[in-house]
Amino acid sequence: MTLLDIRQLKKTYTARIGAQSYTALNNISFTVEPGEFVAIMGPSGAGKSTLLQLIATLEQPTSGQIFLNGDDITLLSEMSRTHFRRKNIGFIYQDFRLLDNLNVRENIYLPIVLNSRPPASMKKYFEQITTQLGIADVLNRYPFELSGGQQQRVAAARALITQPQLILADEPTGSLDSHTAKKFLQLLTMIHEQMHSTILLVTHSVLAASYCDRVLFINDGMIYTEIYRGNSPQNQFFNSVTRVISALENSIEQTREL
Ligand SMILES: Nc1ncnc2c1ncn2[C@@H]1O[C@H](COP(=O)(O)OP(=O)(O)OP(=O)(O)O)[C@@H](O)[C@H]1O
Repeated sequence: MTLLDIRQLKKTYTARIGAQSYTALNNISFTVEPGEFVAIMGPSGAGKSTLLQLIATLEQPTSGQIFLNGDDITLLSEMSRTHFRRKNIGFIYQDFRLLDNLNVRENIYLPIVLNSRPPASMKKYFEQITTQLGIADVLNRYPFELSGGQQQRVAAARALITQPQLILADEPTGSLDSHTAKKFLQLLTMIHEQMHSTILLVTHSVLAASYCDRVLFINDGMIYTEIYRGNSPQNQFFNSVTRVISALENSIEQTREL
């Protein structure tokens, strides 16, 4: 069964008095199968983060539907949305968003506590993911005592601890240096392969996109095109992604010249 089914999704931000309203997403439709690792790319302002926010139910669409496992999540009430998010979505942000007054262990267990479940119920899984993510030896430290790469791995563990149906990552390597970014992408790939997680990754990085099974390109709130990796090696897929980005940039240039 298809995990995520996005149908004719539109988001218009309503303007404050005197300003114009802005359509960030314009009738987007696509599906994601369970276990897929999908990158979402496109120029700044294309609507990528808006798309993740809508899927996470952090924003409500102007029109259209989002089905997760066959249920239309745009129909959820505000209270049900919070519950839905905690149960089904793991979100990884560019700026980590760890809580400074909680240590690493407490940060990772936080979604479990918010779900009113005893942390002990996830002890085994906690040990597995913190070991796999290489943060088992920093569990008693506070976020400010960690490097950027370590903080991002803690954020990944926090997103994974509830075993969500869907992991949404918005520019997770954006604040990491290239070496740490590469290591983090290898970790995401491992999570994807070993835990069969479904991941949607918004990124400006061709390297990050080249780790994925598919890249969905968005421009002006619409789908420009999508490409599948298939069996091609990563460097070949990297070149394919680069070619689509050049074509997209050219078409934007031509539109500007008209
Ligand atoms: N809360 C908001 N109110 C009004 N306009 C918004 C709001 N959030 C986003 N927008 C506008 O919607 C458009 C899409 O924004 P979005 O953040 O989704 O783009 P993006 O593709 O993620 O960009 P970037 O790559 O720069 O992060 C932009 O023009 C942005 O200014």
